Amino acid sequence: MDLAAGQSPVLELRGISCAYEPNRPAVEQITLTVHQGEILCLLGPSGCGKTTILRAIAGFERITDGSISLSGRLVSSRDVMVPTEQRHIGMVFQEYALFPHLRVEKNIAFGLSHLSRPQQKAIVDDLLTLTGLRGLEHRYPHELSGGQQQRVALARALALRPVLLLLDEPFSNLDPDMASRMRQDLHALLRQTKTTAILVTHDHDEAFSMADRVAVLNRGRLEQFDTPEAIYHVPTTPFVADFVGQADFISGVVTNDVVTSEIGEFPNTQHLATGTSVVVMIRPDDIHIVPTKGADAHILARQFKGSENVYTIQLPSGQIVHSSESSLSIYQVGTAIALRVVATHTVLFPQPLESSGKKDPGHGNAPPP
Ligand SMILES: Nc1ncnc2c1ncn2[C@@H]1O[C@H](COP(=O)(O)OP(=O)(O)OP(=O)(O)O)[C@@H](O)[C@H]1O
Repeated sequence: MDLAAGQSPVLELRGISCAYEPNRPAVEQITLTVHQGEILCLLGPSGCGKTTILRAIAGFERITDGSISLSGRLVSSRDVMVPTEQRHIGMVFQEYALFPHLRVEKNIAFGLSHLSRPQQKAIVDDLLTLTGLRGLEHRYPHELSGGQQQRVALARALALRPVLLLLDEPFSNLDPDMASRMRQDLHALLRQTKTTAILVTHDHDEAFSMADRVAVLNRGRLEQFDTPEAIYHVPTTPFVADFVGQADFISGVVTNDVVTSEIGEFPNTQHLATGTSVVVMIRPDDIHIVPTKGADAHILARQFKGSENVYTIQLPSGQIVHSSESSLSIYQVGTAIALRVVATHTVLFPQPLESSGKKDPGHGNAPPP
């Protein structure tokens, strides 16, 4: 679905920077747009600047450079700072920040005092149904589960019909099952209400399942801004490749317009000159194993993950790669194997690989320098 076609953006960030201390920017030169009805995820490791960007959009944080426009109106620049209450933004945080002394229906109606009682009731009724809270309207927050409290926080934010809804790690206080259900429900609710939303998360699965587009951040900078599929299959930096899923990096060299590596040949997608040293990024789902007597590669370990087995494989050079097989494909550690590489996209990076600031040092597998 091309949500952007023919529409001006609801939100436009142009080269924004923010600093909490002089000359130490927390985020730098961020440019991105969000269109009507679109769900954007800001994804990145702790401290990369996700919350700072959200706070700048909400008008809690000044920007030191660039501009922020909402529905075509300039709301932040070095000289302009439109107050939060004039931005018509809804917010849902990790802590649901409900009013403990107010029942569910009053919490939802909290910002609606400018409307008549019947108008308030109509909106609250609608939202109770939409968020699945019907029957709980007379309870106090402490009489609700975490998931139900989060729904009240959502309903309260949506009651004001914000032009943009900001969600800061909204599922982080929920257990995994509840978080997964809430993700699906939230996605359906945002679509149903045609709400434009920005969701902050450090969980790539969450970003992929929720977002139309994902902005991957690293150390205050935007590394890639694209669809979830492009971010996963065609990452533009080693950091993104490694942060959004398991990735192995295999040395190769361009010869006769193909990249030759220890696990086979790949297209020279970047048209690099013969002799250029590169690194090929491979995902476990690109590699399949075929037990083969006398083969040089062998299985070092198997990790059962329920729906798949992830095998750690050692190549003759000592390089480690990973292969994802079905949950029923079980091979013993030590089995000699041949590799079948079926990469739908070839992703090449310059050699040597730049430092990727990995989230987990044991996670990927960079080649030796
Ligand atoms: N009030 C503050 N004063 C000084 N530095 C701050 C302040 N808030 C955040 N920072 C710094 O700004 C940078 C970005 O922080 P931010 O909270 O935006 O990151 P984040 O990606 O949201 O992290 P997390 O996922 O841990 O919430 C970090 O280096 C952080 O230490």
